[in-house]
Amino acid sequence: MFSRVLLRSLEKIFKTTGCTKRNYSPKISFNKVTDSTVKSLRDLLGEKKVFTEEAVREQHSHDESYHTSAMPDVVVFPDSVEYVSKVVAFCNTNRIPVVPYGTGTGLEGGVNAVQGGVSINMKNMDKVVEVNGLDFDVTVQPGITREALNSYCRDTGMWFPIDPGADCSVCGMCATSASGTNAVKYGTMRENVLNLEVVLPDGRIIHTSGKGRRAKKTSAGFNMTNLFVGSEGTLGIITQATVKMHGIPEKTVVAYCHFKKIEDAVDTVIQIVSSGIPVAKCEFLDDSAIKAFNAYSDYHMPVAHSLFMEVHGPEASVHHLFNEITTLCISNNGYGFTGAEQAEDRARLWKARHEMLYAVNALVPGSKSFVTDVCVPVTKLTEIIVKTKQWIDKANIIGPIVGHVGDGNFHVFFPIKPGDTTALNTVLDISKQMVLLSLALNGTCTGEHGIGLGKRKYLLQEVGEDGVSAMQQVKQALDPNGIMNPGKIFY
Ligand SMILES: Cc1cc2c(cc1C)N(C[C@H](O)[C@H](O)[C@H](O)COP(=O)(O)OP(=O)(O)OC[C@H]1O[C@@H](n3cnc4c(N)ncnc43)[C@H](O)[C@@H]1O)c1[nH]c(=O)[nH]c(=O)c1N2
Ligand SMILES: CCCCCCC(=O)C(=O)O
Ligand SMILES: [Mn+2]
Repeated sequence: MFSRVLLRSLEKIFKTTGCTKRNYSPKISFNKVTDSTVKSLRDLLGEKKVFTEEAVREQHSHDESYHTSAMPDVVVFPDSVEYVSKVVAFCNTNRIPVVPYGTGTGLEGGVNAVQGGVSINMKNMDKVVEVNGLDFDVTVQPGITREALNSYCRDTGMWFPIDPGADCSVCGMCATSASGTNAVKYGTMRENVLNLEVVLPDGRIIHTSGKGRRAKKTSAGFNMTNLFVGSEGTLGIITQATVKMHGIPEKTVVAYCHFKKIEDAVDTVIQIVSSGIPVAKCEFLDDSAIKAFNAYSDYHMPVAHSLFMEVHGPEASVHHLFNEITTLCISNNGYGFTGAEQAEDRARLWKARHEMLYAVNALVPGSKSFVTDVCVPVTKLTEIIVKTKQWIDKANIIGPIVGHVGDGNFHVFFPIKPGDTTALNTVLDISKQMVLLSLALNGTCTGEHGIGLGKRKYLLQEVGEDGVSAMQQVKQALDPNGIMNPGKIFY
């Protein structure tokens, strides 16, 4: 049923655009990178910022996902926006693909240079440009990582809470609209970016909210900032970001609790969120995830579906929230409710949560995990998680379920041995079922990892034919030569 609707929509698009079935974007042909291209880049940037060595290209050919690597022809390391602008303008004139590279921790093949070209690594632009403590905002260069930003700001009493686990670049996070564990209270990158400096494909440098502006709200024209948040390097290169900061909470308490029935655990989340309890983190780990977690991180939790939660705020309110959460967990048959206030205990728990990937991979030595990412309205969460668990059990494969359930967002980690195509096909099938169910429940095919390469096939179904063609018109207007990260988001 779904696939027939999808096919009909695709056929319509092919008819109106004259594109092929495999590629519903007009086919763009790029020029090859030659010795003379490399020489020109060296003339622009200097000898030491341009690399063609295989080891460097290989490192820039993939992210942390399962997608097949694809090497750029050359990798450059600019150290100023002017250099970025010169390189991009040069590539535009010469019809050469440009692939922005942050720290390569993405999970949908965003940095893989599927058409070759120039990979632009932002790591040499990693400074804090401005700190406005009283306004709770900072302006940073693209390559600074979120942990480096937090270390820099520690003494200001502010922190940047968006936490995807990996220590990725702040502008890579803008580009993927990253989120993670704290989004349920602090929002995702979409809610936390005030202004971006962007190098457009023709080399122009724009400030999406106007140069230097950092007002908390604006009604001045289109929201260009959020056009670039989540654009995955397909519209331009983000060379500076002004982001919101938050006060370091006076008090932080974590709690975890276990459930025999998966429905009880997820229903508790729905009740916590719908009763307006402002949890800062609300993570679900199913029994299989807890098994991996215990083995890898030396915890001894009951092997049961579990919630890990955190509350932030002034002392009195934190204790009040903690009591409310305890009551809800217990009323849904939760057991083993445990709280922790000490910074070391909290850090140990969240470190172990963030290491789930490695914990799951350790279950199947030599494996690499395929990770899914869907997000539904919170009230639909029980239905989709229960169904997902049934699909995993029926397929008789290992697939721990882990999620930022306070937002309705969850993942399955499937450890797969290289070359095990049977397992990969089973996993691809479950992943597809999850996406289709998520869409049917008015959710999305990706809550936080982006479209990249792996979710392109679902975009049409998610936003519709006119939605995709409007996105493509924006792309065409800003990047008429299609040089920016070709092959991502759209086919
Ligand atoms: C162990 C682990 C755990 C997680 C995650 C990864 C890993 C390895 N992630 C995914 C990842 O950390 C996230 O997508 C980051 O935002 C990627 O940032 P990088 O700097 O690594 O971008 P990376 O270099 O991987 O690039 C990602 C995309 O952004 C583009 N890009 C990068 N820098 C750009 C710039 N300056 N301008 C324009 N485009 C640019 C690239 O072209 C690419 O398309 C995640 N994510 C999440 O949201 N929630 C989570 O819970 C997790 N958890
Ligand atoms: C390479 C797989 C990394 C998995 C991280 C998934 C994730 O988003 C999480 O919350 O954990
Ligand atoms: Mn996640």
